Amino acid sequence: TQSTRPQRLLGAVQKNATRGDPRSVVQAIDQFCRQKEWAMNVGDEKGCILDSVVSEVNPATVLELGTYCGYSTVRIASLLPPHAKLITLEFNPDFAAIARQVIAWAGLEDKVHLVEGASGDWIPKMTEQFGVKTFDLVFLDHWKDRYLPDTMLMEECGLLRKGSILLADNVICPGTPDYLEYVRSSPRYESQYFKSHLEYTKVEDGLEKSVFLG
Ligand SMILES: CCCNc1ncnc2c1ncn2[C@@H]1O[C@H](/C=C/CNC(=O)c2cc(-c3ccc(F)cc3)cc(O)c2O)[C@@H](O)[C@H]1O
Ligand SMILES: [Mg+2]
Repeated sequence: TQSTRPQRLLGAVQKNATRGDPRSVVQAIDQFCRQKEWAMNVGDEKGCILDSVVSEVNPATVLELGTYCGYSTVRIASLLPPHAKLITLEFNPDFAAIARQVIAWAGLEDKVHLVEGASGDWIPKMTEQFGVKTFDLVFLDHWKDRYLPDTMLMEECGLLRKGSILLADNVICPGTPDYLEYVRSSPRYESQYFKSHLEYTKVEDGLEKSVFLG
């Protein structure tokens, strides 16, 4: 039977990356996507912007929406201080299974809690299930038409505090127009656009960093 692209991506990690070395896992995926098959990871160019935001925020609690194969999960988790927690939501069981193995290869299982399920179901359960009061950083990279409803849901559930950072991928390509309009026009957010390129291409894309003002 045919393998899937995520399975082939995992194979490239297991073949080319060193167990326990997150940077080599990131490098192996980027090489696979540049040389073999494009995949919708945040990539190395936008990934550097992600790294700088994570390092600046130095978060104790992180939420990632849309794990996919775990590329950005590994980038973020590798930069977290000890005892910090990254919760990542992925509702496709096949993708979740691949991501678990990518995260394990990087040796980051202790910093990552991958929850198999939909953001709409799990965001309201964050406090009761994981004891998280608020998130210091949220990385949005799931279905683009879900960025806005899930942001509103996080607000309603009190998961954002004064200074919480939302970092959204793909605000240009494929684009998240309603989300962008909201965070740029709402008095409750201070937004900043980081111009970059769609992963592994020359097409324009970027990340939007939005600070929740409370
Ligand atoms: C119930 C749906 C909303 N809640 C959700 N809860 C949990 N996980 C969810 C999820 N939605 C989607 N997911 C998962 O996130 C991932 C989805 C990501 C969607 N991303 C994109 O479409 C995307 C697409 C592109 C892209 C850009 C240009 C192009 F020509 C083709 C593709 C680039 C990117 O960087 C992207 O992120 C999958 O793993 C999916 O199973
Ligand atoms: Mg993306």
